[in-house]
Amino acid sequence: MTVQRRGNTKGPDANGIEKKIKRGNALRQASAWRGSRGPLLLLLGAAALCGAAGWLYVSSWDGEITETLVSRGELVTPKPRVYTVQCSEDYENYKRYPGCTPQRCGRAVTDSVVTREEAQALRRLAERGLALAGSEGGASILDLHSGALSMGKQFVNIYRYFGDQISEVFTQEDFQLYRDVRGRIQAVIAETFGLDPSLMYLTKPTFFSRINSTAAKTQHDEYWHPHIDKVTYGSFDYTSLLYLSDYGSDFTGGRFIFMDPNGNRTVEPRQGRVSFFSSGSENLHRVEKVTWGTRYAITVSFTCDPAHGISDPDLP
Ligand SMILES: O=C(O)CCC(=O)C(=O)O
Ligand SMILES: [Fe+2]
Repeated sequence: MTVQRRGNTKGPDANGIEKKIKRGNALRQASAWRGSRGPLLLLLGAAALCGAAGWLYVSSWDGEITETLVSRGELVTPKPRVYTVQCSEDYENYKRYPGCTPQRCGRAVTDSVVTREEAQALRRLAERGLALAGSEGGASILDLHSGALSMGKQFVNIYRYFGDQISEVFTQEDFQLYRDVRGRIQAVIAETFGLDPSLMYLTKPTFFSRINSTAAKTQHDEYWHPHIDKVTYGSFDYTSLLYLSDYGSDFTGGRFIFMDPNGNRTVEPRQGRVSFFSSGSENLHRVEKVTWGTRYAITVSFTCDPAHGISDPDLP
């Protein structure tokens, strides 16, 4: 995973402001016995207000949140909300697949592809699967394709580790729902970016994630680093995220952040919300640290290269 840490540009320091306020108080006391202090007080008040407003403005540039693309409370329906960005040159280093390779790049969010009930059923599936084990740190994954499940500081293969018992945890209906949802996400990505959906292939890793505020124990728990999916995962051309819980009520922190050169743009998770984007460096991103509660999501990824395609998961 590429880690690109951002410098923190601090606004004028609080000590400076405190000193100004103290100086203001001293001046006010000194003028108390001289009378006619009204205009001076007004001037000082206005200066303090301007200082505070300036500090707030500058501190909003410090690499933290600058714009919310979609908040938890709004409902993006029936059409996805689309933000176009210029494609990076990343795709030029790979074979081109007409009808699939990104020519239009960007990001989009929709709340009308997966219902909240479907997202709730998928969340239950994730809860059942992850209850079998889970990471000691704050981030656990369950990959139904490879069978990878976080356990302590490492991973096990659920299909090997739990054998036939796995059919007591997941049903055929669970896998059917997963396939349906995957198909609908593929269709909306194709429609939004003008692709032929039959030329897009599911690729790995495609996984459920469960994140809480427990301190990281290994690098696998460090989900918050800025990264580019195409660099991190190689085969990705389009990434989608299906959120299974709500920002603000199921968890705090945990917003998705696009890190653009001119500021950050966030998507607030909402149960059933699908966010998708082209996977190159035009969409550098990170997940804010979860500060309370539990955040569930699924990362569903697509490639244009049939050699990197995988089939839908199924019970063994
Ligand atoms: O869960 C999310 O919102 C983003 C996860 C992510 O960036 C990834 O899986 O590559
Ligand atoms: Fe990512």
